[in-house]
Amino acid sequence: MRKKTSAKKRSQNHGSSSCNRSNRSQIRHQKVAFLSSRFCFKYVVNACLVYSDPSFTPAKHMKLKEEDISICECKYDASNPDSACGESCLNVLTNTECTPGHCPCNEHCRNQKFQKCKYAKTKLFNTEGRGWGLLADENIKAGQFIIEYCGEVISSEEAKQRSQTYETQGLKDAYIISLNANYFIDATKKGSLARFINHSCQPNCETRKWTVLGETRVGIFAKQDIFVGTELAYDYNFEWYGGVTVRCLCGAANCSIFLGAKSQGFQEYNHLWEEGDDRYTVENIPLYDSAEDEPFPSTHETVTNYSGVLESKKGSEIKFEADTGMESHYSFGTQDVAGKSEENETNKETEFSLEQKRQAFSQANAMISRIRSNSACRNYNIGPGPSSKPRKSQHIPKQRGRPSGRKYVSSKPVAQLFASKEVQEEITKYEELKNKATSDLNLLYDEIRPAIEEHEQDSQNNVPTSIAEKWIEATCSKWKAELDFHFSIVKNVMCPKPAGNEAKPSGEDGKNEMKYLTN
Ligand SMILES: C[S@@+](CC[C@H](N)C(=O)[O-])C[C@H]1O[C@@H](n2cnc3c(N)ncnc32)[C@H](O)[C@@H]1O
Repeated sequence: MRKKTSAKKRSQNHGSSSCNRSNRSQIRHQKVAFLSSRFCFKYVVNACLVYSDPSFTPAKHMKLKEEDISICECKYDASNPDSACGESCLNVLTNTECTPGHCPCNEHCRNQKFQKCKYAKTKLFNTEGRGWGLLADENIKAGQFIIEYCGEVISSEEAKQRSQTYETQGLKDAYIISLNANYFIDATKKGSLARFINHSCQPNCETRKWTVLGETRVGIFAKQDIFVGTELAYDYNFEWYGGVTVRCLCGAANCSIFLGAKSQGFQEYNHLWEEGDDRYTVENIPLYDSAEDEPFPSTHETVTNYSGVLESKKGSEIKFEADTGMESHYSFGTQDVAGKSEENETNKETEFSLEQKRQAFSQANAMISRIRSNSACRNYNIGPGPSSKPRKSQHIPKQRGRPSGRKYVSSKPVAQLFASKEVQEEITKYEELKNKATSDLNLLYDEIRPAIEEHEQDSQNNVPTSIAEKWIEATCSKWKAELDFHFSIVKNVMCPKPAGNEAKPSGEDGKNEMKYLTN
């Protein structure tokens, strides 16, 4: 493959491509479908970038420089049409579309599907409980490009703001997907039919990123052969950042029960439940059901149930300190996490009217959810972890000031709970090592950030291997240090050392004097 300059920066902005005449009928078909949907769109676009809101400054289209154009080595053979940019085309192999005027196969090139809107035939239909869905209106082959996920390309800041606005407006469906570390595609107001594809925990489609005229674009591709009439679905990899929990109605045997249940935010907030653990039953979690209009808990009972979920966390024998950085406006739902008494909660209840509670719930839980494209995070998950400092470039917060639900272990008080000085020192030493590994990782992130950002199209997929290796090494070191730290605590709980004279058990009856970890 010839490429005039390979290491050049690529813009993340989306190119607005227009479909050729043969595709126009399909676009018209989409237009009809959109107008008949519950969100009445004025027009349909076939490129990811849409200009509509005057207050919105969209990313600008980039003009691909000559030296950045990737040129494949395919040769068109009239007796074998598959010879023109098929599976073995070097551009296809690197998820890059050929550039018109530069492909050796000229008009025979088959690797311009995004640009030419070579979509599969699809049809909107009304699902039961999941709103609109999209189905295959023809047989689709495994690996086939189905449709581009189009919408407004917005910054992560804008995405965060919009998510909150949509939540406040009572919009129930999420249409913002991540394009790369810095940009998102919002198909809430404008988009292609791809916006109607629902989530499944056992999907027949997947998202893939392609470079089209130097810009990253997201397409929906078939994971398997799909028969006409079958609903299309992909795994949203939904990131849950708080807010209303949406029950997944995909019906798959391996269903995760909630949208975003696999995401860190969800797991931290709701705590991971294990097999046989019935603390987090569906009845105890405030649910948004697509079929209902009211996305927030509307009755006192529901709110009380919500607290009940948290209450059920009481009573564990060993408790570590919970992070209590919470704000008062949502304290009614989080008092147990903060360790406040039930008496307090009752007093609070008299202070808040039900309506105020509803509002507080809404504010505190502003749904900042986004759908990650599957392929986006397949390779190196480079970025600060939950304990790292926030990245400047990615501003989607988890939950505003909400205690994350994660229990933080602070080694000082824990170490002091052990009677043995030797154990105290051991635990303190491991915590220092853990802190150092965490800080090394943060420093490394700052160091490699420019390199990541140079690969603007996707910080996770396209960083050089050397950087990824550094990152993996530092992450492993941090994990090991964390493990050592926690192990030092667990080990000394399980096999306590006696206090005072380290060699001999102390106390009259020979029992060790280790203090048990309580509150
Ligand atoms: C990208 S939209 C999909 C189209 C949507 N059904 C509509 O009517 O516009 C995503 C939203 O659809 C709903 N949804 C998608 N998959 C779902 C599922 N498996 N179970 C429940 N709701 C689902 C959720 O409300 C989600 O936020």
